[in-house]
Amino acid sequence: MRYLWQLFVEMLKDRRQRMVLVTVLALAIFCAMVAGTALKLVNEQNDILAQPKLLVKGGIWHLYRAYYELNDLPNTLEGVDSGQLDPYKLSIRLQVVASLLDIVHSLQKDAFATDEKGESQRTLLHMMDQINHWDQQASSSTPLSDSQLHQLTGDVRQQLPKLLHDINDLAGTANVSQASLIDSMRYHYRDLFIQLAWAVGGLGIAGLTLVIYLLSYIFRERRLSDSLSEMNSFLELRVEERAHDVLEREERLKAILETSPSDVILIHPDGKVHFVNERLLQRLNCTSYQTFSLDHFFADADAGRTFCRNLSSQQLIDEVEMRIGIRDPYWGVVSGRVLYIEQEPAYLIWSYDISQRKAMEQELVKLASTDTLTGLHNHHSFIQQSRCWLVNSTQPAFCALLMIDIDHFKQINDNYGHAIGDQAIQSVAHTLQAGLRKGEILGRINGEKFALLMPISTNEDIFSLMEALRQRIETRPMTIQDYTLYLTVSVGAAFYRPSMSIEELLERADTSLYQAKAMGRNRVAVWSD
Ligand SMILES: Nc1nc2c(ncn2[C@@H]2O[C@H](COP(=O)(O)OP(=O)(O)OP(=O)(O)O)[C@@H](O)[C@H]2O)c(=O)[nH]1
Repeated sequence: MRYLWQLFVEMLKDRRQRMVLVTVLALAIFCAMVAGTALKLVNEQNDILAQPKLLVKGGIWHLYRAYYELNDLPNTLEGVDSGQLDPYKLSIRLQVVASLLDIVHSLQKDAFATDEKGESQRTLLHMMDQINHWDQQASSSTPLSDSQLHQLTGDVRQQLPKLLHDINDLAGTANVSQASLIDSMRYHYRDLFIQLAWAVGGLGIAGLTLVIYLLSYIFRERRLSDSLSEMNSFLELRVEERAHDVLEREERLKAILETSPSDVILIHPDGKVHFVNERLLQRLNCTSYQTFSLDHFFADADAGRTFCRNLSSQQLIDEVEMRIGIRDPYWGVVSGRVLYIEQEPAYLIWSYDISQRKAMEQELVKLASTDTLTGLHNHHSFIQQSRCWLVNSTQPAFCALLMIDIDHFKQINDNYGHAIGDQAIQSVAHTLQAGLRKGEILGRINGEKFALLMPISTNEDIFSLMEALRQRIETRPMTIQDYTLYLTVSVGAAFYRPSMSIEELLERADTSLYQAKAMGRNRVAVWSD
């Protein structure tokens, strides 16, 4: 019952179902009304057919009454004959019969419907004439004589059996007519009832069809709704699983990114940050990725802007060495790709720290360019540095290259040993280095020979400068271990001339040095063109 009520309430919610329901209800009400009306009609007609009214209507009752009146007439005739009854009593009885027959006459269409020839009617009229004639005689205003009276009663007595026989016949005919009428009415009502039954049955079938349709529609809809909700829950489960998978993958990816040696940034060109790994945030002193910007990342803002511009135009940049971070910048290798997130471009930038590698590189460069004994530029580095100075100098014409060689150094080695000799070289290098002026480049070319690139101004005298250098060595005896060494140097120099190579300059200075050596050592010589 509760289920049916729920079904009913659900049906009311749907417009289409509501309309079908209303139609079914209207049909049911209409069927009930038609069936009710038909039953009422049948009942009424049954009542009518069962009532004696029909007998009255058909004249049968009047004919039988007339028959009984006529049948009782002999007693009245005897009373009149014997003088016990007034002829007036006979007249009344005859009038009763006449009035009954008159009624039958008025009903003749119904009473004698089966008498197509009209014989019954003629018989009835004849009887009525006869009886009216007798009545007129019996009720005559002038009293009848005894003979007239006896003639009248004798005439009535004589005709009476025929009258009774005729009335009986008429009653039979009326009965047949009535039965036939009732039969035809019954047939009519039966036909009507059958038609009504067909109509009600048709309506019932239509209603039933609608109910079946409605129920099948509801059940189909329910089935659909059930399978839809089943599908929905299946999809929800799938979505949940996928979401879980995505989350897991995201977490995994995040873990990989966090543990990867590379730092990763995913950022929109307008600055909206999608992702920055924790280590980079900590390294750049950012509290969260929301406060992060590329200005925190690139130590050199201009270099950062150039990087982004190139990334936008080229879509990818591979391994560019850049300084990273503002507060404590470090060297990193930075790469970038342009990705598209929701159809919007985003920069994927990753970098790794190469501070150690850079330091090692610098160390290697330093080692490769430094003379290990003295810490000065070695031959190669001196050449490079000097060439660079000559190229970049605004006034390259005003410089000279000096070659400085320790005199008789072989004797130091021979007399004090190679180790003391090394220290002597270090000591000379230190003295030369201590006297360096701004912009001068000093290197150890080989053995006990040094080279000095010396920028000079126009009012300076190269000889004086060379002499001062020579004297600095000569006047500073060196104490090495227990020995005091008195060293001297010979110095050769050459001036730089435009378009001259550094090798050429070195060669000229070297030639000058050999001149100084040849002149007796502990002296200076300058190349003259
Ligand atoms: N201790 C030491 N000796 C070196 C080094 N390089 C070269 N020598 C020595 O320096 C000496 C150079 O000798 P020479 O070329 O004859 O020149 P010198 O004895 O200085 O004579 P002059 O230059 O002509 O005055 C050699 O005995 C080399 O073995 C070095 O790095 N350490």
